[in-house]
Amino acid sequence: MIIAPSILNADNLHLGQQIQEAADSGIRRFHIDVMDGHFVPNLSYGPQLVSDFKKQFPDLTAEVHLMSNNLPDLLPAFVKAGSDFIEIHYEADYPNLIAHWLDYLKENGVSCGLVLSPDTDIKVLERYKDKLDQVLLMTVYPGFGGQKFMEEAAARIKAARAILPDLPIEVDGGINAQTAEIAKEAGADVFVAGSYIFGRDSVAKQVAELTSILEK
Ligand SMILES: O=C(CO)[C@H](O)[C@H](O)COP(=O)(O)O
Ligand SMILES: [Fe+2]
Repeated sequence: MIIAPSILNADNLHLGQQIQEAADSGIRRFHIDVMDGHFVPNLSYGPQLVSDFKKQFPDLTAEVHLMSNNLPDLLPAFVKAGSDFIEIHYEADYPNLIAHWLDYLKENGVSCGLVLSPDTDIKVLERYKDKLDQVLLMTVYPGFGGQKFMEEAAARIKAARAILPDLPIEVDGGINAQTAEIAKEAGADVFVAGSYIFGRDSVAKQVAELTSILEK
């Protein structure tokens, strides 16, 4: 079980301190939500944040969740910035180019993931299963932190697990102590949590709480 906190809801002016606090509590992977103001109606980080992250925390994993259609420009930039994982949306490009971009990431030594938004048919995973290091199932509509976990997510996780018995399945959106347990039971093993980790008083306390639930 892996917890990958999303820094989207962290305090931007104290980001390094908050990442350090989570790392001191055992976190090794951070989820960086890249939003382009077009594929989703919100704007967030660019490649500079990833290179700053890797410079300050070379031993921690930078996982980029790329919410953009502009793969030709942004993928090389995020590869160059030192991303360890890059996850692209199935919905973000013409389907016949997805395989090409997954291969491009592999050739450049970056682990790759395919992201499925809530309305996308889980069966599309059949086509890409041999190319993927991980799958990311959105449990909210992409664009904003702090949304509610969608009830139908459990059935989608089970369907993905049936197609991908051995691949890490990550869930993203509305993960908290209760919903993490639902997602885990359904077959998820990587958990993105944003507002639950960074939106409350103590990062250490939130990490400890989620860790103990997932270790049960
Ligand atoms: O991809 C995302 C939104 O598009 C975020 O990773 C996600 O929403 C995390 O935030 P929270 O845990 O607060 O829901
Ligand atoms: Fe995300």
